[in-house]
Amino acid sequence: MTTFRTIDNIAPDRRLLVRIDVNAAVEDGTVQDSRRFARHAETIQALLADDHAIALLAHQGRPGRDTFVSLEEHAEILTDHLDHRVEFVPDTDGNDALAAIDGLESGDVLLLENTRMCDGELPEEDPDTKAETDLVQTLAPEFDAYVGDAYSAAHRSHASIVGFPRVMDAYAGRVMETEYEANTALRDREFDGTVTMILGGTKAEDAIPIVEQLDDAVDRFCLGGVVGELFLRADDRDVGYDVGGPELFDHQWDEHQETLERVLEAYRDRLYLPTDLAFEDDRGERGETTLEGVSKERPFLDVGSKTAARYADLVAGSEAVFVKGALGVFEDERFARGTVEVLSAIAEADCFSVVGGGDTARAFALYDLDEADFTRVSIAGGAYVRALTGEPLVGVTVLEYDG
Ligand SMILES: Nc1ncnc2c1ncn2[C@@H]1O[C@H](COP(=O)(O)OP(=O)(O)OP(=O)(O)O)[C@@H](O)[C@H]1O
Ligand SMILES: O=C(O)[C@H](O)COP(=O)(O)O
Repeated sequence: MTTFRTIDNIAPDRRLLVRIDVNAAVEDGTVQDSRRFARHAETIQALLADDHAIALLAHQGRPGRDTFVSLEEHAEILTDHLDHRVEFVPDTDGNDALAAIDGLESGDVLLLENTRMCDGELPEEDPDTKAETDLVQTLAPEFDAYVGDAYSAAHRSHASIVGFPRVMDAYAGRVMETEYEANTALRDREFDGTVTMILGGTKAEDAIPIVEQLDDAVDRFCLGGVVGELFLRADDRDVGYDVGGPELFDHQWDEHQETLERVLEAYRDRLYLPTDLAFEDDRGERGETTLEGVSKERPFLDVGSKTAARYADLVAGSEAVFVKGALGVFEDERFARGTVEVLSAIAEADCFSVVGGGDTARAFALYDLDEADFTRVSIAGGAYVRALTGEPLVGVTVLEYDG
């Protein structure tokens, strides 16, 4: 059983370095608000009530992706949620950051620049190695304690997640505490009836292994999104458009081809693949095609209507449904049908239901879905599925306290 020291154990009026996860969607260059901001604002609010001086660390996107942007807009969104100024510092661990930190006073909140702009942050290495990075060595001496609140990034062994707890007092924030408890409890649930998992989104490394890992717990997997198309490719279908796009397919295919083919072969009778797909036609409207009409020459942006209806039926007959990732680019109304139809079917069904994924959770606000119709909606994606499989989260382990 994990024991954390939480922010309730910190004496008032300290200088705190707080790692949050406000990794967000970026549309037309604009950072989109999400439930992650609201949830972390609750942690910050609680820290402000204890007169702490706060510097926030967070990441956004990955180098090479168009979502890899500055955190300037994130500071504005957090300011709105908190109704308290969050000052953006366009530097993470250089002289400008140190000068801003030096001036921090009780009640101040700073947001330092994207941690993934620092050299030592990203490669996944063990916590002791990450503790040696310039980021950790430079910032740690400036603070009394570290607060780990980035539950949704706790599966990443990155410097800002695992390095600081090695060299300074570390505490779990409110998001870390509540998400950890709720998601870990899910693992121990047992169901008499059919358990269905909807697996979509863009992150193959998060989605593919869980088919094998949840072998005993899940009866059928309904696939969609980029993940579904990768499985279709493993089934010899000519899909997965990358030309000029954000490189979601070829790179992930090269990395995971063997696993995709093995999993498809071993679980074929329990994996439901899309039987039709949607695309943008010449008039800019939603077009659909069966698998006979697919080709790598065009992007497919949603599962087709027949697939959506079939998945909705499967959901309706389930005792429990777990969702990770969206079935299509739901942010565009033309390609929201798969995701929204399945989420609506879950809302209407009398089943135990959990929806995870930082991006996927946005569909609730966009399409007026009511969280109350679901058992739980997590702001975590990769960390949530790892909690389901029982795989330890390194960013949680480093906060554990035996005392
Ligand atoms: N066919 C597709 N092509 C491109 N993008 C897609 C497709 N289908 C779904 N998506 C995108 O997948 C995103 C959600 O997937 P992601 O893998 O980020 O999952 P998540 O579980 O919501 O998030 P996270 O793991 O980041 O918390 C959505 O923003 C959606 O636009
Ligand atoms: O959005 C997420 O799932 C987390 O912030 C982790 O981001 P990553 O998948 O880019 O490491």
